[in-house]
Amino acid sequence: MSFHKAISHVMDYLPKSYLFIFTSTLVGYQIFKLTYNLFFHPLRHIPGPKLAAATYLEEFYYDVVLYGRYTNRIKEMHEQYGPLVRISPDEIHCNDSLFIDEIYAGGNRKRDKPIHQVRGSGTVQQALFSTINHDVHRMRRSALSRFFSRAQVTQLEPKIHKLAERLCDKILVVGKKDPFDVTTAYSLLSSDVISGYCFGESIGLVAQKSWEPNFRKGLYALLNMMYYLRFFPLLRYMGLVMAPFTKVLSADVEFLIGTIHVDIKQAKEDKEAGIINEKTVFGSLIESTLPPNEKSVQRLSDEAIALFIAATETISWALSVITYHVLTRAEILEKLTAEVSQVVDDKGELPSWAALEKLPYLGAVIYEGLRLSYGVASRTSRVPTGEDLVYCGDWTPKGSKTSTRAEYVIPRGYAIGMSSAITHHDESIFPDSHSFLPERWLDERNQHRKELDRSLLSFSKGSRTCIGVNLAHCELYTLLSLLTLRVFPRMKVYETTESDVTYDHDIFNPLPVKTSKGVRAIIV
Ligand code: HEM
Repeated sequence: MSFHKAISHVMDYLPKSYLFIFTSTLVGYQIFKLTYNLFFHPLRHIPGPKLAAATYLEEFYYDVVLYGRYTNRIKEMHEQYGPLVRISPDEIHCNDSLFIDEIYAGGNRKRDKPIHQVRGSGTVQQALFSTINHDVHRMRRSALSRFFSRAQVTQLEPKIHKLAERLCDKILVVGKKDPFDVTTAYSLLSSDVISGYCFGESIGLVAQKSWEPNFRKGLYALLNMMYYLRFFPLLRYMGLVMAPFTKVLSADVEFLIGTIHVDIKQAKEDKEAGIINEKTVFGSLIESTLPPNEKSVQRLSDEAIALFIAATETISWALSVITYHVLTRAEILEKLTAEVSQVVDDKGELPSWAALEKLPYLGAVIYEGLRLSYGVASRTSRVPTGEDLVYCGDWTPKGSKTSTRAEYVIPRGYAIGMSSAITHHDESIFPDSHSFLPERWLDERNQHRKELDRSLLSFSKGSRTCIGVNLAHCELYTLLSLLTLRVFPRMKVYETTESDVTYDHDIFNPLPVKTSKGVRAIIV
């Protein structure tokens, strides 16, 4: 054989053998991983479907292919396998509310967030909400939390009240011309409140003539990427691949992110020019003792975008669910009106938020709205890093009459979580759970039933519980009272049915059926 022939023979042969070696290594590795996950993994004793224990394929199929439907599948798994199920190789899901305080613990009990979950937050990776490590989370949270204390929110109350009055005026005028989307209308208030507090001046969405522009499309454009980013985290860095996708979304996302970047840069420039905005969240964070890398424009922008996402759609969706039920059930509106009317003064002015919170029926309507709007509907998991958890509980398999004991040790370092869209339909705690029944929150003395609070996951629990719960309550109590007195008597739902407010699937936030056109109403 000539030298030339020998070389071309080797060249012909080499690539095939490389391909063979590469493919067989890959297949071998996958077989090794599957075997490990099923037979040697520290979570192998937790029940669940074998496919979910061995691979992420089941989660991928339900969340990416069917889009946001893994929560529904997890619910079925619990019926078959019990209160704890292994929903992916490294994650457990729980549907026993007696275990909430163990999973969502507070104090010194360390809880990381799982990386698989945090990858979904793509564009806001450095925000408090997306912080994986417990200690870094504590540092970021302590810098932010004082702004959202009850005392701070009480100082903000007059502004919230004024904006809520203006929004009612606007709904009464603009809503008379054409049917409108109530969630969009309510989101103008929550966007103005959070932007005003973060940067000193609200964006002025309530004051503009119509419902547009607003942040909702931008917000959903970001949320829509969540599952893709979870499974393909590199998409975050692949500008070219993402370009056609982001181009379609760019105007809406640009409005949200662009506005925030400008405001953060302004806050930093103000500091350099010696202007101190200590009364605003970001002015004050820039002045704080946080280390310099925590105050970069990128980190603070991530925080601001996350705050906008957290503080707008959650409140507007809760109020939309409430609005639908109040407008379609005359007896609820009647009771609510009677109770709120009693506390207005001679000039028709509302009392303070603190006084409104004492009204039992108003509170019951709000809590029922929070229950059926879920807050974050998808599971939000925690990773206990410093301790193993011990679970012990009873459950009754579907179709059986006898209960079974379930006992498991959950080794430290693995994710375990719950989903409000499942817990809020535990019939042993919330009977007839799919119905909107404010009375379930009241006892025989017409007082709030505190024991139900422990099963309400709308704001989550423990060290990573919602930081904005006071702000959310203040907005909900104030706006709902004003709507009841001023707007609801003239408002009718428009081509909206219960399916438009009923959970169907989720992208972090709960969503109704895909054909829904939203909760719409008109002023008559
Ligand atoms: C009805 C209104 C609201 C609901 C139902 C709600 C719900 C939640 C839930 C369930 C979480 C926990 C998420 C997780 O476990 O991963 C959370 C976290 C958070 N929420 Fe809210 N939220 C509301 C309003 C607000 C408001 C008004 C703000 C504004 C300050 C806010 C800011 C945050 C922040 C910063 C976090 C992250 C906290 C942390 O990781 O320490 N939320 N919220």
